[in-house]
Amino acid sequence: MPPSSTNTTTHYDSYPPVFRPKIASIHHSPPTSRIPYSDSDPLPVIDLQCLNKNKLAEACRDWGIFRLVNHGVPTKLLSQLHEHAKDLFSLSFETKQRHGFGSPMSYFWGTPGLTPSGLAIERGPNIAPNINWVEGFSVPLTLLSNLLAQKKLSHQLQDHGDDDDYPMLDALRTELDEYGKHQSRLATTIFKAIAENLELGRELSDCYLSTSTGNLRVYRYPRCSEENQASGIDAHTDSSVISILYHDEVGGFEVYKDGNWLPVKPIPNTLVLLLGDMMQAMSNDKYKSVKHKVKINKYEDRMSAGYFVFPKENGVIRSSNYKPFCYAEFRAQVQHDLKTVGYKIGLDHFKLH
Ligand SMILES: O=C(O)CCC(=O)C(=O)O
Ligand SMILES: [Fe+2]
Repeated sequence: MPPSSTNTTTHYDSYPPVFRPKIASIHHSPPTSRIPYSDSDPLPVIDLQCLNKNKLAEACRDWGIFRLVNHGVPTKLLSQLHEHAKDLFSLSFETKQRHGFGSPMSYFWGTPGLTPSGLAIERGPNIAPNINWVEGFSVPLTLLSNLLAQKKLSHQLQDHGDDDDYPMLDALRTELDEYGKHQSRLATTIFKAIAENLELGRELSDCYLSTSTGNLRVYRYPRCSEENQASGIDAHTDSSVISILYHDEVGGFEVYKDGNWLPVKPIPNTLVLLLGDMMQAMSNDKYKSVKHKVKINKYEDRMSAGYFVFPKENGVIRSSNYKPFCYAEFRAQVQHDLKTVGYKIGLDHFKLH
């Protein structure tokens, strides 16, 4: 539903100023504003209740992306998370920026390129600014769990600590923690099956996926009247081992497959799993780190959540196509590239031939 005219101003107050439309260009949603997707779902489907390892190997080799069904994340948790995140995004931009949602959650906008502490990576003086039409918050899951444990303890000790300015934050934090635990379970289960398919062995598997690195990002892509002149998130591959995405019903996510951009239709109660650069390296290019992007919508804000999990910081990844490297080096290189050339070069830096 489009916001009413009084709400419109309030709603747009929640956007970073660059994203606020001029009143003349505000578009109200016509009945058929949704992207027309074909009925059939092109993505391979992996059923977590009866995990077929051959099908999984095929999906990893041919696609690097698949849809997860029967994943066991409660529908109610997904809808609560969605609603509370939406409430948080609807606070004024100034509030979001000032408050930052309180440690360990950090607010960002205009770029998905962040430092480990959740700040936007600054570009060098010769790099043209490239604003992505997105805002979000980033949540390191281990820090969040520790914070909730501490809060519980101080509550038991009758020390209520600092009261949060926003009561909805408490509910959201608990949901994010629960959602994060489900994501960690899903990534561990899928990774175990992949590691068996790749015959990685116990020691390498332990080093190649470290759930303590798990990070959540919740995104809002504000509607934009010039939908073809801005990008939600530009084409990229993820640096992770595994990424797991939750998509709302608006649509706009696309994946690069056999020379074409393929729109991925949002299907309720399913999740989308992507393989990242670290998986490509540890599988010695057998599996793909898949390129993807997000388009924005003229009439509706889009929301999504991504879970990203990495290898142990200093665990060495060895394969015959790449020189040995650890994730900490890879991340530093990506940050350096964003600053100096303006985009991520990624695995090519580490490729041997
Ligand atoms: O919002 C989405 O669906 C995708 C986000 C994404 O690609 C990313 O965070 O790396
Ligand atoms: Fe991504």
